[in-house]
Amino acid sequence: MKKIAVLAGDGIGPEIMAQALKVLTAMKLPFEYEEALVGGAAYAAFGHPLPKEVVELAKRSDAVLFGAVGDFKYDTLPRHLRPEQAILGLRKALGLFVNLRPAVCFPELTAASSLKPELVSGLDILLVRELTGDVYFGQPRGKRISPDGAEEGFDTMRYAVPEVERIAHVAFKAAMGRNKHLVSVDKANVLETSQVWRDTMIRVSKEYPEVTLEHMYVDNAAMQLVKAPKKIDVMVTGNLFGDILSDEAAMLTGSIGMLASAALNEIGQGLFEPSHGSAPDIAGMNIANPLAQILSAAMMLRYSLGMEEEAVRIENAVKTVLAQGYRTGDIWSEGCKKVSCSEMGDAVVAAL
Ligand SMILES: NC(=O)C1=CN([C@@H]2O[C@H](COP(=O)(O)OP(=O)(O)OC[C@H]3O[C@@H](n4cnc5c(N)ncnc54)[C@H](O)[C@@H]3O)[C@@H](O)[C@H]2O)C=CC1
Ligand SMILES: CC(C)CC(=O)C(=O)O
Ligand SMILES: [Mg+2]
Repeated sequence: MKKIAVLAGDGIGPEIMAQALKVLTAMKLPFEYEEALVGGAAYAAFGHPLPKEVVELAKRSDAVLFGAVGDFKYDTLPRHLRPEQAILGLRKALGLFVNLRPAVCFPELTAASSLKPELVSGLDILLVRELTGDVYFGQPRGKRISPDGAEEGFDTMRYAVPEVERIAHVAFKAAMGRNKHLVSVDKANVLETSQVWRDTMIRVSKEYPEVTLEHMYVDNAAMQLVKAPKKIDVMVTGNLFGDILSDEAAMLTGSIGMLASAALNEIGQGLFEPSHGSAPDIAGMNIANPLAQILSAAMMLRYSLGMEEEAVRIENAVKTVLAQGYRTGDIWSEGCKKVSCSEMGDAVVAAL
């Protein structure tokens, strides 16, 4: 019996998680689910966004299915108590340095994309984001008084060569299994951290002579993603740039509510979550798109549990409901059937 830690979190987290669990339960998989509070919900109940019992639960589970955390009402808390520390803390505690964010535009959703259909039809980008380094984790950070007496905030952007090497190998291997073209995104024209990133990518590329390595500055990458996204196959980048570019890539697929993700460590343990946040603006309304959460459950079956066939079964069910015309509000277009979050979950179960 595999153990799955279920951490729904805040905002729309519990609504979309309920749909993913509905799908997994309908498949009668040999799983034991253990739910726990994280984020704002855990702070409200226990005074901490990531109680140590939750870290222990995540560590002893075969996989973690995560919803989303965050609520603007907690924005004034000291940083270490804010809901977002739950997801950052889990990534660090489990060593989840790989973040796979596939941006795939299903043919039925080309009309929902913010770009012209011909630019996105057939789009299939794999964004490989480094997840435990960079300015999100660099020390020192904090507030201080500058030499001229002004209060200032500061963070440290940093990457050590071994951190870049291990994500580079993941990206090159992914490129080997796809079109053998890897775009590495940095800001090496300005940042020393990015120069280390670029030099390391070039060195590692020698071990993958079949892969063409292309470097792109992040500002240009942001532009190319909306100018000619289909020219990109696998894109590798650091934590900060990957966070931003994956939200941009999400919109090419129709909605951020479509973008699943897998966060993996060296030993194949994983945390699976939609790429979006807790969407407080639509929380509690049963209108959120649960497909990114459901597709994250499929990634969990594939990457952490070795259940490729079952993963494909979920992905095919999602394709079926889209072909049947079911759409939540974020991906709705003329002529389609608008459904709620829970109705979308029901439709996926029916299509399994
Ligand atoms: N991994 C995580 O848990 C993440 C948490 N956050 C947190 O989430 C909170 C809200 O952040 P925002 O910047 O507003 O980002 P967000 O991703 O939560 O929402 C951005 C926009 O996308 C929409 N949206 C997001 N997911 C959707 C879905 N499944 N279906 C339909 N529409 C959807 C929202 O309604 C909103 O208009 C903040 O506290 C933030 O820190 C943000 C990103 C990741
Ligand atoms: C809330 C942040 C910690 C993370 C984020 O935006 C993301 O991973 O996409
Ligand atoms: Mg983000």
